Amino acid sequence: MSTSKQRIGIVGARGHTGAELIRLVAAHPALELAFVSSRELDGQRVADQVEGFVGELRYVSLDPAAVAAQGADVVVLALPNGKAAPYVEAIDKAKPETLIVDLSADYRFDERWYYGLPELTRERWRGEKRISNPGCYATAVQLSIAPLKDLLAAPPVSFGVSGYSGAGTTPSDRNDPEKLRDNLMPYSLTGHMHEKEASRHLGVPVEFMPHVAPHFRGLTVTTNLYLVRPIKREDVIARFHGAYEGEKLVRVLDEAPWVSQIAHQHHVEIGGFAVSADGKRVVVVATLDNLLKGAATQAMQNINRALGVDEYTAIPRP
Ligand SMILES: NC(=O)C1=CN([C@@H]2O[C@H](COP(=O)(O)OP(=O)(O)OC[C@H]3O[C@@H](n4cnc5c(N)ncnc54)[C@H](OP(=O)(O)O)[C@@H]3O)[C@@H](O)[C@H]2O)C=CC1
Ligand SMILES: CC(=O)N[C@@H](CCC(=O)OP(=O)(O)O)C(=O)O
Repeated sequence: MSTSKQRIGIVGARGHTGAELIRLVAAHPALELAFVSSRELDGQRVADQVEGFVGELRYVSLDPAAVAAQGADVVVLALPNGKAAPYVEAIDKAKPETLIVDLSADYRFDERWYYGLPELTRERWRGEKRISNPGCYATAVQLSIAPLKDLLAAPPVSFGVSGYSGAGTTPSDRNDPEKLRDNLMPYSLTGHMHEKEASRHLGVPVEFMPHVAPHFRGLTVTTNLYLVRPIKREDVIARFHGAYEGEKLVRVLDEAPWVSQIAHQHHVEIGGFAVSADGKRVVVVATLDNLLKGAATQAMQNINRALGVDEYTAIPRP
């Protein structure tokens, strides 16, 4: 990497994940913000919208051709699902060597894109400049199952509860604080995108049941795993420690983690490890901040690796 800063643009910068990325980039020694795009906030100062941001940068409203014309070195797409393609096509034409990181689900099943869940897929990166960032629940589900994958007797079942920032800013029941008050809202109980995503990238079928809760950020996933042979609790814990040894953004705990402890944290916590009396059923609990390890922090890990700088540059450690 050259010593000059790389210019990065964020499309969908008004959103929850876009705002987190702005904060991470602002603290990054090798990146400078080239543009932040939002239709609704066009012309407004970023410092007035993103707490902690200092400077005169303003949002601009850029269509795909205008994004490509900026000639940024890195473009992050933080758009709702189904909106990325015109931006990718325009950049492919104008400056194909641009690093594109897409936060949506649009390329998670596309073989031409690297699926960037570093703790599980780091070795599979072959220099691709097209990186698909995993889903928030899918990250927690995969990290909870991977160390026991070879022992599964049946598809693991994951029960997920997310804060409502997971549902983005487009108004819906799932981000309506009134409808969520004193409530737990089940949705997409079979066939959720992250069920397909986790199954595809783990290489084993996974069943997933998501819910939204009244808190804003942070998710918890409780996974039930039936095993082909009995296992002792200490051996389960040893497998998780072995799998994530040296991982700076994974904390393996004895106790089941609480979602209230993970908001604004950049890592994932995995613990609980309850084992049934016959040793053939294990329950694992994982928590992460859906906007950070579930989105912006993971994107930053992927960007750092692609730029050739330390993977954890600008990411606060637990
Ligand atoms: N929230 C989360 O926990 C996670 C989200 N993701 C994924 O990241 C992406 C962004 O999520 P999130 O930040 O929550 O989303 P938000 O709904 O909060 O933000 C969406 C952004 O996209 C812009 N936008 C909306 N529609 C369009 C459009 N048709 N064309 C151009 N821009 C548009 C909006 O700005 P404006 O309207 O001003 O242009 C806004 O900046 C999504 O794909 C989501 O699935 C992934 C992991 C976790
Ligand atoms: C609470 C809530 O609605 N959460 C979102 C997941 C957020 C996420 O990771 O989204 P993508 O896979 O779309 O990128 C959902 O279930 O669709």
